[in-house]
Amino acid sequence: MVEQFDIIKVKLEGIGEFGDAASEYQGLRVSVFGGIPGETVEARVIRISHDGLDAIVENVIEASPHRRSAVCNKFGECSGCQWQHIRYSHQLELKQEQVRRALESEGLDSASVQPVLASPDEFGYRNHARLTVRRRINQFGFINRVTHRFVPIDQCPIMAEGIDSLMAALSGRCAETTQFSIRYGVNTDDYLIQPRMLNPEITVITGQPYYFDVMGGRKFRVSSPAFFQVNTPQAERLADLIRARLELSGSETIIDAYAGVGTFAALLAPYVKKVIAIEESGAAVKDARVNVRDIPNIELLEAKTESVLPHLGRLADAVIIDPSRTGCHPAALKTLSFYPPKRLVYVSCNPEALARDLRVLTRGPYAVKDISPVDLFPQTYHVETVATLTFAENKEKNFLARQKLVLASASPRRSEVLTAMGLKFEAAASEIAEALTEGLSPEEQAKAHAINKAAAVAERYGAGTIIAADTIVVSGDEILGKPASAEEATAMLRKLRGKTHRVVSGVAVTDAATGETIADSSTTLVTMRHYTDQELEHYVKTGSPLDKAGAYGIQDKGFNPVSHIKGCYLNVVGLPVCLMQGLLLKLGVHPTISTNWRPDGNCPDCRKWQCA
Ligand SMILES: Cc1cn([C@H]2C[C@H](O)[C@@H](COP(=O)(O)OP(=O)(O)OP(=O)(O)O)O2)c(=O)[nH]c1=O
Repeated sequence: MVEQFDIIKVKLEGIGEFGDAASEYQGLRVSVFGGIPGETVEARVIRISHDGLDAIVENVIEASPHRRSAVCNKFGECSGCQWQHIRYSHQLELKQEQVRRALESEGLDSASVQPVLASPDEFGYRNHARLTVRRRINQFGFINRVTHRFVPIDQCPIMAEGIDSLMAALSGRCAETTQFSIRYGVNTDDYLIQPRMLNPEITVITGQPYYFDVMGGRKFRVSSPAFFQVNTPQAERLADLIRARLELSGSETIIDAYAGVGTFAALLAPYVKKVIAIEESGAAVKDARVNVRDIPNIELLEAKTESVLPHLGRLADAVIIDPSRTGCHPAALKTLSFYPPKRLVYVSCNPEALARDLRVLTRGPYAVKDISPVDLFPQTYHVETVATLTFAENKEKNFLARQKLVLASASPRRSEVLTAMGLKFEAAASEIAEALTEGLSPEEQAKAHAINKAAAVAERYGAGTIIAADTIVVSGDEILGKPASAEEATAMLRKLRGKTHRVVSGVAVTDAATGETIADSSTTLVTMRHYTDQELEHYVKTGSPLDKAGAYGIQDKGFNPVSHIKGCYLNVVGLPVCLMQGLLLKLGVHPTISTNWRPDGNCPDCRKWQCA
C-alpha cells in the first residue's frame, strides 16, 4: 500500500493531466510534477485520490536530454509553471504532441498538426497576475494546485517586468484584501489593479476600471472583468496567423464569435468587407464599442453566440470562433453545420474540447485543412490552437441524410419522450428477441441489446439515423427483464420493495447508410417505497407491469412505486435523453428540440440540452 510522502520509483511515459509526466505504480495512475517523459525518477507521493497518485520529483535517476534547471527558485513549491525544467524547444514538441493526442483520441487524423509557433519571449511575457493575500503574514502569492499550500511571491519570472515592479510597490501593503489582480499594458505601461485598496502606504494607483494596451498597432481598452490574451506580442502573431488562414480577398463578410474586447475584429476589419462581432459579456462589449468605434465595417452584437448564429444564417463567408475552455455550445455547432461558411477558423485554448468539437464539425460538412498550435504560455503546459476547416460539399449530402430520425422501438414511453422533446421521428419496432448473453455485465448487456435493435431497423431503412434503447433492472446480481406473467410480476415487485436497485439503459445510435454505430449506457439508482401487498396486487391487476423491466413504471402515478432516485429519471423510464443527445452529437446529428421542452426529473445532463 502506498502512503502519502512515500518515495516511489517510476518510469515516466507521457504527459498527463495538468502537464504532469504520467506513469503507473502498482496499477495506479501517477501524475509526476517536475518529470519529463522518458525519464526514470524517484518521486514523493503528495496526494492519494480515488483516481490515482500525485507526486513530485525528488531525484532524477535517468535524466532526459531535454532537462535543464528551473529559473525560478519557487518552481515546484509553486505549481503555476509546470515545465520550467524542460528546454523550451522540447516544451514546443510536447505541446504539439498534446494536440496530436487529443485529436487521435477523438478518432481524428493528426497529420495536419503543424509545429508549435514559439513565443518571442520565453519569460517575462505575462501581462496578468492573479494573487492571493495571506493577511495574517501580510504577504501575497500563489496557491499550489495539488497541496493547496500558499506560496509567497515577490517576483515571478514569467510576468512582464511592469507587473514585477507593481508587485514590489504592493508588497507587505495588501492586508486589506484577500485577492487582487494586476493587468499591465506591455506596449503602453498602463495598468490596472483590482480591487481598489485604501492603504495610504501604497504608492501606485489601484481600482482602475480599465487599462489600455496596444496590439497590432491599435489601442485596446480592457476592463477588469474582460478577457484579453495574456501574452500580447504572441497574441499579435496569433491574429496574423488567423488572417493568413482565412485567405481573405477583401470582399468577405466574416463573423467573429466570442469576440471579447474586439481585438480580432479590429485587426481583421481592414482586410474584409464586413465583420460581425458577437460577444455575450456586457463588460467586454462596452470595451469593444470603444475599441472599434472608428471602424465603420464592424457590427457589434451583444448576445450569446449560440442564440444569434441561427439568425445570421449563411450570411458569412468565413467564421472565427474562439470559445472559452469548455468549447463551443452544441447549438452553435449545430448552426455551423447547417449554415457552413466556406472557411471556419476555430481558436481554442483546450485541445480536448477542440478535438471533441472538431469531431462533431467534421461529421458535418467540414474538412480539416490545418491545425496550427501557438505558444502563448511558455513554461506551462497550456497551448492555443488554430484549426482551419473548409466547407466540404461532398460531405453535406450525407450529413443532411443523417438528420432523419428513426426510433427503433415499440415502447410507447420512448415515443412519448421524443414527442415531448418536439422531435420529428418515425417509430419502427425492431422485433428482436432480447436474450441475455452470459458473461456480459448489465451495462454491456443493455448496450448490446440496443445495438442489435438499431442494427435490425437500420437494415430496413438504409438511410437516416436510428435510435434504439434497452432498459434492464438489476437487483443485486440478478437482471430483471419484463415479467412473463402476473405471478412473475408479483415476485419481482416483492423482491424490489423497500430496497435500492440499479436501472441500466443502453442507447445506440446508428447511421443507417454506413452502419456506423455509437453506443453507451447510463445507470440510475432507484429506491422503492414499502408498498403494501394489497397495493402491489392491485397494480399487477392493471396489467401495467407486464411490458416493463422490473415489473414497474416509475411514471405510473397510481402505484407510485419509487421512493427516490439517484441519477437520470428518463433513464428509468427507458430513454436517457442526456446520453442520447451526446451520442447523436458525436455522430453529427443535431435534432431540433422544442424550446418549451422541460425534461422530467432533475438530471443536470438532460437539462443541459434544454436550450440546444
Ligand atoms: C424500470 C422501468 C421500465 N420501463 C419500461 C421501459 C421499456 O419500455 C421497458 C423495458 O423494455 P425494453 O426491452 O428496454 O424495451 P421495450 O421492449 O419495451 O421496447 P423496444 O425494445 O421496442 O424499444 O420497461 C418503464 O416504462 N418505466 C420504468 O420505471
